Amino acid sequence: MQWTPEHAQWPEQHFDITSTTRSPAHKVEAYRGHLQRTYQYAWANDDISALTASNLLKKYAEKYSGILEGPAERPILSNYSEAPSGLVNGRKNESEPWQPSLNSESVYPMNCVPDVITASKAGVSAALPPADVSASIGSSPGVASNLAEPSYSSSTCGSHTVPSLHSGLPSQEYATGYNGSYLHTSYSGQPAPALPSPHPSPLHSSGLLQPPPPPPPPALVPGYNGTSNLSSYSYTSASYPPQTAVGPGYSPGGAPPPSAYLPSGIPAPTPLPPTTVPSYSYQGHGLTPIAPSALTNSSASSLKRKAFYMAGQGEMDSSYGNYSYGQQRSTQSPMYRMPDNSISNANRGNGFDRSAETSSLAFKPTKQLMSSEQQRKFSSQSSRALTPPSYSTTKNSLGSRSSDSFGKYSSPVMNEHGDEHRQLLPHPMQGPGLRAATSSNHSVDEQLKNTDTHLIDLVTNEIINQGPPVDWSDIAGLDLVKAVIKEEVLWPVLRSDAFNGLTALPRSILLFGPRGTGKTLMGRCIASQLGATFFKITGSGLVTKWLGEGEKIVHASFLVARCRQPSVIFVSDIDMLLSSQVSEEHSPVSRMRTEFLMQLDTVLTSAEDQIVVICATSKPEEIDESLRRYFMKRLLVPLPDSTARHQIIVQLLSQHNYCLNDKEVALLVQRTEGFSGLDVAHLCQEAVVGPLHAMPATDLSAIMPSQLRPVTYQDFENAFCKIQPSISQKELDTYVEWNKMFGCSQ
Ligand SMILES: Nc1ncnc2c1ncn2[C@@H]1O[C@H](COP(=O)(O)OP(=O)(O)OP(=O)(O)O)[C@@H](O)[C@H]1O
Repeated sequence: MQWTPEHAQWPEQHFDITSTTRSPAHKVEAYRGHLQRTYQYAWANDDISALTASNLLKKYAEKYSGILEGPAERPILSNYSEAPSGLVNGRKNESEPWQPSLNSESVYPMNCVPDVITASKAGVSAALPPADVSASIGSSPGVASNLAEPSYSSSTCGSHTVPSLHSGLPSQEYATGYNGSYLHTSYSGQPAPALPSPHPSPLHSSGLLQPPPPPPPPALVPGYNGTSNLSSYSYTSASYPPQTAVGPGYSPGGAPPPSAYLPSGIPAPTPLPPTTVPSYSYQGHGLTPIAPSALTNSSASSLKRKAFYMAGQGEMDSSYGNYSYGQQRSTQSPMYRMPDNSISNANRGNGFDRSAETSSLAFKPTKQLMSSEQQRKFSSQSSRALTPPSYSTTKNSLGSRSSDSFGKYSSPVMNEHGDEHRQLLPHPMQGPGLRAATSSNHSVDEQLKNTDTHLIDLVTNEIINQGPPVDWSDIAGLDLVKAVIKEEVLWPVLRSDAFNGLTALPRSILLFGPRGTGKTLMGRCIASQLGATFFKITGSGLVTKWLGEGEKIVHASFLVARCRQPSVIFVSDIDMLLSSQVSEEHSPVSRMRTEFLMQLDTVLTSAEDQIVVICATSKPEEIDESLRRYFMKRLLVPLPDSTARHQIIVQLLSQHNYCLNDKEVALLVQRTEGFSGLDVAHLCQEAVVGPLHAMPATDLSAIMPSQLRPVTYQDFENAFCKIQPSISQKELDTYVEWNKMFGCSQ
């Protein structure tokens, strides 16, 4: 339909021109002048006169009485797209009850409807993606087609108001010649005399009405400048309930609704903010409908953040956020578990809850049991010649890699007899706790193939630590630590069936204590008991020897560990990585730390991985306090007590020819008070070479061991002159204090 000068009369006839009120939008003089010049009705109030409304109602009531009086249903807006009947719904008065559904039989036969629907579909399809049929809500392609102006194609009109508000399609009209910085996308940048109200009545939508009263000029919303951002906001309408309550003529800036089809005097419905912002992909279940507001980039992202936290992620420990992992955190993260109320009492660390004395209580029976058991074992073995575990690293056969060497990384879980290391183990991991390799093995293999072979070689040769298995009896003393580890680390892994329901199986342990007290020995023993591959990473090595590629080495180590499950990854001097003094964000150490924590988090949250991470430190106080909670068990490995020192001395001397009576041995035990296990070992080492001092240097290479005199107490006396305890009382006090605050054993 062409716009003719007669149309200029139309507003005067139909609008309540006696009104003196003007919408705020009309206060923009320039724009008003433009409208006045163009359409001559911009001064009119938004309301139509009561007479006009009454006439309109009467007219269409008569004409479409079949709809108004029949058992017509009000279509649910979300069903708008389901059937053409939805488009031909009659508009009823607010006070009239809506019928539950539209019955096609009762509809007054309207021959024009198919045409209108066809036109509607054409209009919609031209402007909207076919899939997003719901976006047709509120659009009025039919009207548009009827009111086609030279400057407005029907499709443009049909897509004009709605897509920007409902479907998220950018308002293409704004692309040219429109400065939409202050207008909501639901408004055209052009005067809209021929445009439908943003929410025309269904009759409008169906095209059954004559050209509707022109809506007011675009509401100018001072200060509103989020137009473009809104259109780029990627909401998914499916995440929200269909918009059913957008007030007619909703104006985001608060402009009065153009109650185009309400008689004057009937208050226009209060405009409600739209319940949807189109194409936002966030899962907004239960979220309050978001009214379109000025969305700058920052506000858009803050909205996303808000949704993120509302979805529960916000409960995440704030310190966690310091590490941008770039991966989704699950609720299994230690960040959630370590606040300890989700952990069984037995697992509870008193680092967070002083009531954890119960945890130590829980171990007492076992402790006593284990103590006597270990004592018996150790005593029975002390009579035989015991070689201290050899810690020399055996080069792995995978040291030289060929193109097919990846195959050798097949999980021991799958290939128990193919791994030499496992054949040496006294208790190869078996039973229900040992799950079959899963599909994740394939992805690990894939990752392995994509990893630098040099790194794999390095891990194989320098990180994987193979040696003779270590038994519990090889470790003197430390009964409480052993008991805790057995009960809370080994048993859950070996017999996971018995621990079902315990979500927080401790697979990350921090062993802290003086140097040389057997922390590494403990790690090796755990690996032996699990029949696991033992990886030993030294924190000091990472930050010195491998500083440049430490991050990659950490990554590769965990990767290989996943491939060679079950695995025990032992990281000594962990304080070097987790120190609170590592502040530079992009320093190599910081990157290593991030990588390590990321890998650790993955291990802790994986239900499939058979990996235990054991970290050790002699400076626990240097670990960043926000990272302590990564360790589900923080166990003090103390200096050996007298019993343990006795065991160590006897065990070491048993490999040599010595002549010491019980009294002298007891004296040695007494004099080594304050010695670490390593100090004791050094003392014994120094003493056993005493007989060599009496030999002429020329004979040293030729003399047979049996020709040497036995080691005497005097040799120890001489050794005491050289070997002193390496730990000061002050340091010991520090461990005790730290253990009281954060340790899991007393
Ligand atoms: N409890 C112990 N039983 C038997 N030997 C021990 C014990 N503690 C220490 N040793 C001896 O000390 C040596 C060093 O032990 P280990 O490397 O496990 O100590 P560590 O606590 O890991 O030291 P660091 O903190 O320096 O890494 C062992 O090889 C062993 O000979």
